Amino acid sequence: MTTVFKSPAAYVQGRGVATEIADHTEHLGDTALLLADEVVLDIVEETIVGSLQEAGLNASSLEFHGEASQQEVDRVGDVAAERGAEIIIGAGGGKAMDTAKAAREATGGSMVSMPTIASTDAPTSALSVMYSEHGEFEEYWFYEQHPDLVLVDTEIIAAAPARFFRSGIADGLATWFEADATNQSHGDTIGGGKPTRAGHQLAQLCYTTLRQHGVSAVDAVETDAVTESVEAVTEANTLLSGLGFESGGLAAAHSVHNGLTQLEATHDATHGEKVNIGTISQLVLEGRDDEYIEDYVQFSRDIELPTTLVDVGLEDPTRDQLDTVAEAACDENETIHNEPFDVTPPMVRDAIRTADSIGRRLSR
Ligand SMILES: NC(=O)c1ccc[n+]([C@@H]2O[C@H](COP(=O)([O-])OP(=O)(O)OC[C@H]3O[C@@H](n4cnc5c(N)ncnc54)[C@H](O)[C@@H]3O)[C@@H](O)[C@H]2O)c1
Ligand SMILES: [Zn+2]
Repeated sequence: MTTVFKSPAAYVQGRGVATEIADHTEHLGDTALLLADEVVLDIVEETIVGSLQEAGLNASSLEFHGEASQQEVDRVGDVAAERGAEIIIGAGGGKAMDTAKAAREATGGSMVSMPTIASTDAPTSALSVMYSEHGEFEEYWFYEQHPDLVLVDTEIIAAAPARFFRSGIADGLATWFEADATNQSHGDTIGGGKPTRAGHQLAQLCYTTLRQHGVSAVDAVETDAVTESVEAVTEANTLLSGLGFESGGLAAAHSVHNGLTQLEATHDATHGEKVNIGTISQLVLEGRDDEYIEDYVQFSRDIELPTTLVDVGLEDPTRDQLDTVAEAACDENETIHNEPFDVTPPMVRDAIRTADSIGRRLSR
């Protein structure tokens, strides 16, 4: 049995570290391309391009169009090649970083993840989640290389809308349940092997960190404050969750998320918000006891994460719609088959319906 643990080469986090980018990228190349959407360029362009130019690098930026799609990857790859970029910096949310990773795969060179929201665990992984131009999940693209650097400025993270921070907590909480299911089933991890003890333990540390610091960290971010709890949760959402899912394994929660993306009504909910419905569904699917599930749902409510289908845009889903979600969640390539028992679409549909019902009862 081969176990595999993989990670980015460097992780740097702290208040104001964006200004130090050149110190951490000097060895990676001389020409850098910053990829970020309009909102994020407004926040980081001056600091990042300015700091790199000051350090003698040739740096420029390119506006990201918002979707991690084949078309966008081709466009960014072409521009990176034209400009001779040796370093591609993806800044913003998961989609910008996933696109930057895919473009680097095409052009070679180095890749830097610079999350400006702690909304997902995308910054650390060696994969991209790919979508159609219309935002439906299509497939995972896997790479040999990880990001060379993950740079997280907690001042920027805390100043961003708290909704993203909450969403990242949901993505991080799921990591533990999914890594533990994969560990029990001796399933394959995303990294391509069996789970290491490191992957499993980091996933657990992610969960305990979020349960211990999540509520006050959200309180802090609501007022744009950086506290030790914000540092702890940012690290959990980004590094611990990233290493935990990639080297610990994914299971039902993310498959339910992927299934939910099939319904357009869910597209306004964030990745993490849909994942939270996936986590509660996974707990139901696994037959956890009432007290355990209710404790999780209550914690979700404490930090204002979705616990019902209405919360992720599904007002009154039909049985057919939920069957579509469940069928997609049970696709043969889905990680739901890392659960330590056989999973079928009717089981998943009924777990989602029950998760919703529990959420509705506890919100009365
Ligand atoms: N590759 C992986 O390992 C992995 C892991 C988890 C999630 N994902 C993917 O990541 C994507 C979800 O990422 P997301 O939730 O970050 O959404 P996203 O990438 O769509 O970004 C959300 C929005 O946040 C805005 N934004 C970014 N920084 C901001 C700031 N500081 N202030 C204000 N607004 C800011 C952006 O303009 C963008 O509109 C999904 O495609 C998901 O599948 C990938
Ligand atoms: Zn995720």
